[in-house]
Amino acid sequence: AGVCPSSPLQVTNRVCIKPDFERPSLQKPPVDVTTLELSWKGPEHCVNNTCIFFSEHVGDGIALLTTERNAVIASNFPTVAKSKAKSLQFHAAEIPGKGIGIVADRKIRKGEPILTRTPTFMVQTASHVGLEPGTRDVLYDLAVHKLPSAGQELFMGQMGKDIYDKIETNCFQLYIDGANESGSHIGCYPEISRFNHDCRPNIHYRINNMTHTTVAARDIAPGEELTISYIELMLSREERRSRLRKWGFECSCSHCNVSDKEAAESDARLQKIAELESALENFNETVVTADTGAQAAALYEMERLHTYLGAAYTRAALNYALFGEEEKARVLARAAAEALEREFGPDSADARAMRVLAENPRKHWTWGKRRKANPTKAQ
Ligand SMILES: C[S@@+](CC[C@H](N)C(=O)[O-])C[C@H]1O[C@@H](n2cnc3c(N)ncnc32)[C@H](O)[C@@H]1O
Repeated sequence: AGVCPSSPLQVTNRVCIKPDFERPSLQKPPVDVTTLELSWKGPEHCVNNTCIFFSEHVGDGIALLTTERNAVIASNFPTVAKSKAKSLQFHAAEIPGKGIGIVADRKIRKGEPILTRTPTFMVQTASHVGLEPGTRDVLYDLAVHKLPSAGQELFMGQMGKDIYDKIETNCFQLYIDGANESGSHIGCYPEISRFNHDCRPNIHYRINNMTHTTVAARDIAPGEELTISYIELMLSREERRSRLRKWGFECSCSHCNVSDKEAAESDARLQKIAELESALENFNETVVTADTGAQAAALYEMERLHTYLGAAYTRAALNYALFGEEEKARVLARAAAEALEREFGPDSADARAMRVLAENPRKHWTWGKRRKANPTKAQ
């Protein structure tokens, strides 16, 4: 039980698609459209309400297996241009213990965009999970053959023994219709599929509408591997290993390969972060001082959890504001805004909120609230 289909151990109907944890839905409500965009074709080969829709003019070509309503929404999303190999700052290479991965050709600076891609293949989650396997595999084969040859080659080049397995091993959960469950899909981005997992990743990813964007979370040296995380990272080494085994592999990232002593120290730091954050949330908690949020943020930095710094700096900035520490609130709010922009993009509402705080902490709704509640901790 609980073992993903990609695992050699057991086949279940549990979907194991990145990420394996809840992310806030970033999707805007669906655009008000009623017809398939002109360059798209379909519906074809319908089974119940699930049909194939496709277009040669989106990215390297795109094939969808979904309902007509979802296809209409997806076909009207903004798309990105085809791959421009020359502008890439990395190459694919064999990584010991991980198969193929992505390696930087030059120094990549924190915040630099890496890739922006539309999916080559997308299937409604309900169909992926619910269709009878024989029917599903026939539809998958027909859908992939709707792709132009470059798209087919990219898709079939992904790791996995058949199309179903490739989807399970490589693809991402995304929502194209707000929080509506019928809008849940699995999107495959064959170039992104080469990003291996690391428990201390250096790349952020986000999916807006159906566009997948990767951004450097920190400076990356030439020759360094570019990595994302497939799982929640506030977990002990044992818990992380156990989750990744459900993906069918033993994690060989450098953070999992540290000595037992170092792993115990890292686990203890995560535990300490959890304690500090729980105290920050509780207004009756008297151990909290103005610096508690910043202490937690420093532990995130020590842990090299660069992809989590946006939220950590936000908590630290808000806590300084709550204690009426103007300059520190400003500095942390600026750091939070920059980190959140890297994570969620320049239009991020969270980043905007931090810029407002940085502008004038004294006018922020949090100003001095905790100092008043707990005056002895205000100094
Ligand atoms: C999305 S693919 C990544 C690209 C893949 N390495 C390839 O050759 O195409 C995911 C698979 O890569 C391997 N992998 C990714 N991260 C790994 C890690 N940290 N340790 C070991 N294997 C890893 C596993 O086999 C996993 O199922």
